[in-house]
Amino acid sequence: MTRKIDIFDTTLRDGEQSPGASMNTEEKLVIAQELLRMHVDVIEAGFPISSPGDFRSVQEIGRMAGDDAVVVGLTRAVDKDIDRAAEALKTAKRPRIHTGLGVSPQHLREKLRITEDECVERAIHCVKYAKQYVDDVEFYAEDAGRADQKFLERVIQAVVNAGATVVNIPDTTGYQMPDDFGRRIKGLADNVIGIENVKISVHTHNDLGMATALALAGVKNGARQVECTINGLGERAGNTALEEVVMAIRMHGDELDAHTDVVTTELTRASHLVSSITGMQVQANKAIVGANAFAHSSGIHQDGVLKARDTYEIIDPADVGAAGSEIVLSARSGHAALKHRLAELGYTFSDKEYDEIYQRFLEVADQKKEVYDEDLESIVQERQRSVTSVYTLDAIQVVCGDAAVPTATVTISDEAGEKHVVAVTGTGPVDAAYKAIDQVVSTSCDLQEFSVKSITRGIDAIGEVTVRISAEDGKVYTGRGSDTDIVVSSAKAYVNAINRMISTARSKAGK
Ligand SMILES: CC(=O)SCCNC(=O)CCNC(=O)[C@H](O)C(C)(C)COP(=O)(O)OP(=O)(O)OC[C@H]1O[C@@H](n2cnc3c(N)ncnc32)[C@H](O)[C@@H]1OP(=O)(O)O
Ligand SMILES: CC(C)C(=O)C(=O)O
Repeated sequence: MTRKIDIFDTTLRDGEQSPGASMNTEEKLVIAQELLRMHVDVIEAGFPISSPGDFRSVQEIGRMAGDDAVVVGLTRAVDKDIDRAAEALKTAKRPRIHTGLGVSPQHLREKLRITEDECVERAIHCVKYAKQYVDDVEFYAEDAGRADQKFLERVIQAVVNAGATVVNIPDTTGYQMPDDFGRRIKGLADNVIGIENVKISVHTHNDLGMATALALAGVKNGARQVECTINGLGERAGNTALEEVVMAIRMHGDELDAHTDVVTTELTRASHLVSSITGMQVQANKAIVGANAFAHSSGIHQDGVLKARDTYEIIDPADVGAAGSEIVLSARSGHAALKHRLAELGYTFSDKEYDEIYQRFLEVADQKKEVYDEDLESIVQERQRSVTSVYTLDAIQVVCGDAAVPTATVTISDEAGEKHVVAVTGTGPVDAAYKAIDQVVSTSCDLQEFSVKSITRGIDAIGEVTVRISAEDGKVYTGRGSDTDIVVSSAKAYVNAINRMISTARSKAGK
């Protein structure tokens, strides 16, 4: 059996230190619930002395976690901070006080303005002081990554002797190289007497983009706890991303002699939750949880993945709770991907027809970043017959606002060239527009989905609306419209979907 590595989540403490990511107690509780569902071992819930809100967060998460996780309050090596953390954790079933101070020359000289001897004295004092309140005391040696190794070993020996249960070795400034950091951890494991009875923890930052590599180097060299955050949130460039470290340990567990108890199928959900609560977007190419983590858009990769997923994917998307591998059609796609997508849409063709469709597809793809299903549908329909729009939206005018009854006036031409002008009220401008269009068209459908996204930047962005409607036979049709005015985009998308529905019905009926 490999070593169990405790996952110490600090999204609610260090993660929240990301500029712009602050959370209130209620939001922290929602995230804490997800962390419990994910079976993290330790939740750092906040810094109780920093504000009444953070005090309450630590208190309530401590209550909520029960026996399911250790709950931690952070402090400086200052008595009043420790008193406040102890107070916040009074009702927690598994409380831990996390206390400590800087140990690098920069922190001693510039920030704390104390000598090495004073630092050791304060380290011993803060651990002993916290031990009056709780058995489980974690000591952090802030900026250990830039500390003198001999001095670091002296401090850690002192706090182990003073009763610390966990010793946290942070690379606070993300300065280290993984091999050096690994040697640092090994040095402590080899030289500090009694450290085998204490857990070594690593807490690494991403200033050089190496936070996860540093954490894993720590694990390889004896650390039994990793401090990390969902989506890698944290001070400056962030902390080790929980999802990365958990999946790397899962993938290389034998080599690292390590495993975690994290329920990996919760990783994507946790990422989305944290992103939506903090407003911090996850970059599309973020490992494990980014929107592109399992997306393939170039022909050679698509062909490989379609033959066997593991040609280009080392993780099964289902293992991290992601929707699945995605084939994104673009001008770099080849025949295999196009054929696959058309088959998924229910189309099969002869090789010659595929070749012709592929040439048309490339023309369209060169004009667009991504070729969507509805573009494919339109390419195919173009071939099958000349698609004439049954209805054309000539104009739309709306009246709306909080002092007006939302009203839309639409002008629509039918295929005979007759113009229809209809004005209808609704609950909002889009509802009114759709009701007006419904009055003109000679068919009925249900609106299933409506979404709008900005496809360019700035206040003059083009808004692209996608709608999905279902016909009476249950078949679903997609329509798309774009304009700088999203009411106009909405009406265009709806008319586009209706035209597709009618055209398909006619072609089925052989008209
Ligand atoms: C690496 C990390 O992520 S550490 C965690 C960072 N988190 C936070 O800072 C939490 C939010 N902070 C706060 O709410 C406030 O800064 C408080 C309540 C902690 C302190 O507030 P203030 O008393 O107003 O102090 P202020 O923030 O101005 O300065 C920090 C003081 O703590 C000292 N200090 C910093 N770290 C430590 C430490 N670990 N142990 C002891 N003293 C420390 C500094 O030297 C400075 O002391 P000085 O005023 O004597 O120079
Ligand atoms: C408080 C400590 C653990 C910290 O956040 C750091 O050193 O980065």
